[in-house]
Amino acid sequence: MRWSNQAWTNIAPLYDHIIAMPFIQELKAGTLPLKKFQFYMQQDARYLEHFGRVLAYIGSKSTENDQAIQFFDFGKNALIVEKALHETYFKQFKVVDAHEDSAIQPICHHYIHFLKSTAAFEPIEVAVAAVLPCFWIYKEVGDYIVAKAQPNNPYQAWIDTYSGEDFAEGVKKAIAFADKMAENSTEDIRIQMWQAFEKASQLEYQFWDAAYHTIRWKE
Ligand SMILES: Cc1ncc(CO)c(N)n1
Repeated sequence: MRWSNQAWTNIAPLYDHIIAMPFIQELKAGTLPLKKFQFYMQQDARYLEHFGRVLAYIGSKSTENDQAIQFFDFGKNALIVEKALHETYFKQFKVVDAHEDSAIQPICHHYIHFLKSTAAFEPIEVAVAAVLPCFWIYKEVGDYIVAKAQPNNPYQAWIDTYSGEDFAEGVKKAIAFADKMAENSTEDIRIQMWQAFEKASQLEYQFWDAAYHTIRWKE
């Protein structure tokens, strides 16, 4: 079995919980309260600027040039999506961009720093596994929502970002890199990769949950 098949099997129950969570169900129905989506947008913009740098860092640590180019590209795309959030969605959804409002809140903070410390201190295979749920879960959730979305969903344009062909292509490539690295690695590293993949998947869940409950630092 490929490393990625086992990785997805490990998180399948968690993925079912993600699909069932109110944030995803209400996003799909178009009934998600604007305030929750605004909080999510603010946090996701901050997430993406760090995520993009983590991807570029993985690129710089890649020994194969093809892999380096691909991860630089992933990093660049994350920052392009971040720019689109500001130029389009922040305006469309009236997201406040003042510094005190867009401060990085606890779950986003933890996710960013989990990725950064994994990239800095763990083997590169483990770092690649840690960033993989960011691609894969978004693709699956995007496809799920698009298949079931209600007409005139106010969030449709944003949903389309993650269900398109371009994003799907990137996800396939990211999975293929993880599989190739796992294959050329040891069982010990493969286990660490599964653990990192599972932790990042839990953080994807928590990220949406935090947006739904607008979880902020205590005053
Ligand atoms: C938290 C999070 N994970 C993954 C993605 C997709 O890259 C995103 N935009 N935000």
